[in-house]
Amino acid sequence: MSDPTPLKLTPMLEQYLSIKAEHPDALLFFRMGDFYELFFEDAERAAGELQIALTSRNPNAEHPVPMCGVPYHACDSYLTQLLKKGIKVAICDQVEDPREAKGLVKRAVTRVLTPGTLIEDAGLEAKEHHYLAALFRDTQTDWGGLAWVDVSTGECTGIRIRGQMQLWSWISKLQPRELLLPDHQRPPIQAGDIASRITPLPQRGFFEFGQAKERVLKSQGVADLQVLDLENKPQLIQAFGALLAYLKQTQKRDPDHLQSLRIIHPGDFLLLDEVTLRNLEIFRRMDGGRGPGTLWHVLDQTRTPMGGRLLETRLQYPWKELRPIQDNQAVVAFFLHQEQLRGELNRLLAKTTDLERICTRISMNRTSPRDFVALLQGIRHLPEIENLLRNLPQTQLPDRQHPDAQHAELPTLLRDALGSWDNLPELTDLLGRALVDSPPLLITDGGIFRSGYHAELDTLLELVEHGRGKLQEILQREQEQTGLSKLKLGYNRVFGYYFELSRSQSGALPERFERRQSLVSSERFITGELKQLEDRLLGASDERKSLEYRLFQDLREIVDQYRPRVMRMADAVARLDVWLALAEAARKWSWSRPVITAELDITVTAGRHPVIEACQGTADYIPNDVTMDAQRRVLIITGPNMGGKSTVLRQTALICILAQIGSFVPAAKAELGLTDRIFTRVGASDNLSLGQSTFMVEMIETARILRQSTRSSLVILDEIGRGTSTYDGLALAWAVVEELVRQGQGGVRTLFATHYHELTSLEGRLAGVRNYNIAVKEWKGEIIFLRRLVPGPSDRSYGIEVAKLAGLPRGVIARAKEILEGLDAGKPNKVSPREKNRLRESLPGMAPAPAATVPGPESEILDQLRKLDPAHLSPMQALTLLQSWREQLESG
Ligand SMILES: Nc1ncnc2c1ncn2[C@@H]1O[C@H](COP(=O)(O)OP(=O)(O)OP(=O)(O)O)[C@@H](O)[C@H]1O
Repeated sequence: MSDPTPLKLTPMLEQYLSIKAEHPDALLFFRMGDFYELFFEDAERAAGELQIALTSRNPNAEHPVPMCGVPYHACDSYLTQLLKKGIKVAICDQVEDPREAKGLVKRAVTRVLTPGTLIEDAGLEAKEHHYLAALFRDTQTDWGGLAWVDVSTGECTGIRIRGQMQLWSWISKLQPRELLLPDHQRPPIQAGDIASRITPLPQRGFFEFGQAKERVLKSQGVADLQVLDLENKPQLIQAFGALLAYLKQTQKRDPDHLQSLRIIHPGDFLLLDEVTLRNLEIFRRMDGGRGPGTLWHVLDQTRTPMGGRLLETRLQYPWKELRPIQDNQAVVAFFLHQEQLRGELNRLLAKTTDLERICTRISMNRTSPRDFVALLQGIRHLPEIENLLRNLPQTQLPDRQHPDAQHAELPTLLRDALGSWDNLPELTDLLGRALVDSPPLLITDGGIFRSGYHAELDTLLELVEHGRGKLQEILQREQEQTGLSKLKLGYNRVFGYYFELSRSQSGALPERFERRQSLVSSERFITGELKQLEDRLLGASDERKSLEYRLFQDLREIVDQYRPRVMRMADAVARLDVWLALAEAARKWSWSRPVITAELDITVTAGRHPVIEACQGTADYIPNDVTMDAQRRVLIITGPNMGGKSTVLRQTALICILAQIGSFVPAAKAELGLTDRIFTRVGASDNLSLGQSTFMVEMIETARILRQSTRSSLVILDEIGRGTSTYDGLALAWAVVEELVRQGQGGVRTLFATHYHELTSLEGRLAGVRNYNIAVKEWKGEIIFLRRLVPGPSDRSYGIEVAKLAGLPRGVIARAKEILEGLDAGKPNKVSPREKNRLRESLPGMAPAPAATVPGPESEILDQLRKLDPAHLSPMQALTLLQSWREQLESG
């Protein structure tokens, strides 16, 4: 068979293929006229992903080239769709004016869009950070550097951590949209679904120390690593250096909008690792969803995107020192008592736009005139906000009798914020003068600037916008001079402007009317004057467009110079928004101001779970007291299933977190010793996809807790040891409690919910261990949950009663009761009382069929009898079997 004729490429397709070869991992959007076109495999993939028509460039050819396209002015929504799916896109533009091109228009990739470098609002969640991260790990020393940047705001942060597990746990907490990794390093199994967001990059050109260091110093505008706290952190330099190189490669420009690199040390904050954030459902529910059911949903009363993102950061990194917590509490308390002021400020904040992201787009030259209008809208209210804060009428201040009387004057942080308040009057004035109220999206079509902003533009605008009037003037004059009132003015694309008159009258026109076209009943003419005006009008329109384009670029550069000032005000607005939001949450949910101490004790009076309370309603929520002190360091909490054990555990942890972001807390009163880390081991969370069994995950997490907790940590253990056999589980749980009591000079503060009632015997044996239970009442065979945490152990787990509530078939419930009674009554008699007890306690958590859980010869014999087929037994076999059963019964 002969080879098929090879595909003949046009010069344009050759150009396409050579550009595509440089971007094999991205879809190439190739600009042709008013469209971005895609070809070959890219076209097939894009058509499928975007659900657009797949056509071909040359349908009748032997080798049709698959093709699809999107209009360039509407490409943003398509790009966002692709990026959200994790697909990269290279934008290839025409880089010379097609009208001036000799032959094929020059084209080049002007930027590469990747999931981690998005800055357009359509692809971003307003109140979420959106990270591009880079990791470099030195396998010999086991030290790793992790750097991450939110390209949309310019925020960049880095951390140096030892240990593969710790590094990846941090990455899970960050949830970057894209992670840069040296191509010779493989992600470990715990990378989970982040593995699909990895962009491998060669060490050379990205991660090499020398170049990386140069890039870092240049981008941060310093000469020395010491200034950046980066000396002795080579891996972090390599990670950050790779990030900078990648940004330059994809954005085709230096990332000069980045802020100063902030290096964080894990010990500087109340550490909440990814497991704890997940278990406590801070940002996402256990099912992975956002929104209702999360602490974030209850807490977030912010009005601006910047405020929302700052609140997110606060929850990710609560403080660990008294000072910032107390200073922030003071402002929240101040606003809590200023109902009217809060309302007015919130009204203004709601009108404030996303100053950070707008500034980034302006700086990266990926902006539209509408961003400038939005910027103006964002800064326009600054003076009003300042006025409200500065001119508080004395009557609005809380009275001196009030517990928060110290707020009779502005709290320190608020005073500081006002001290550096900047209303940006010059920028407001400039933008106000420059832009029309609703400019177009594109910068190429004009219509952006107000008249009065630029003299030359005014002249052109006059011509363009008042040209119709001038035409009308000429027409009127000609009608008067010729006496032909039927003379009309028209326009078409071929002849431009013309006069028109019926054939019968056209003979009366003077000579200066030059005939251009004869129609059936009329004739069309032009005059020198009309032609001249037409030239000026059409020229003015083009000139106006290119002048506006130039003016826009100039304006962009001027506005960019204000960026540092705007960013400072974005930060001030964000902080104000968070204070107001926390005050709003405190008022809305009736929270109180906790007392934070440097001690270890925790005393919560009438504490509530903020999320469950919000879902169920305050009236239906039963508050509980929790005290942890030297005598009560480890609380063993037993009680019925569904009683509320997990709820008490979680609410205590949430109260500590809220307190350490400076918020009020859901309790009547709370005195809380600072916490350095909250560990949670909650329920059975399968990580099978990561190659770990339920029990393995449980033990890995428990091991981490035992190794890393300190006396200032708070440990939440919700039923550990349930993933294995009862006795192994109990033994492990017992040993874990012993270890927690031993650690941290007097024990680590621990709340341990369990169904292993044996653990309650630790009270009195181990110092600091105390029993609590969730009270329950039995009434006519039904169970009533009291939801009260009371001292002492509980008597049993009420698993069967709860199963009944859950709708387990009546037969199964009856059988379970029978088995339980059998166990209680000592039947079958092979089970020792000790084992019976254990078995009984473990029943709620065990799944095997009842018959299998009841040991003894009867059940075995019955089993054999059921399986037996008498038709296949000889009389002798039957007799032997009977004999053996009898012996079994006698010996059993
Ligand atoms: N204090 C409370 N006030 C009102 N409702 C509560 C309270 N505590 C718990 N609940 C309700 O009871 C449900 C079950 O609580 P929780 O999960 O804490 O029980 P549990 O004792 O941990 O159960 P299990 O042992 O089966 O895990 C909660 O989802 C909530 O709806």
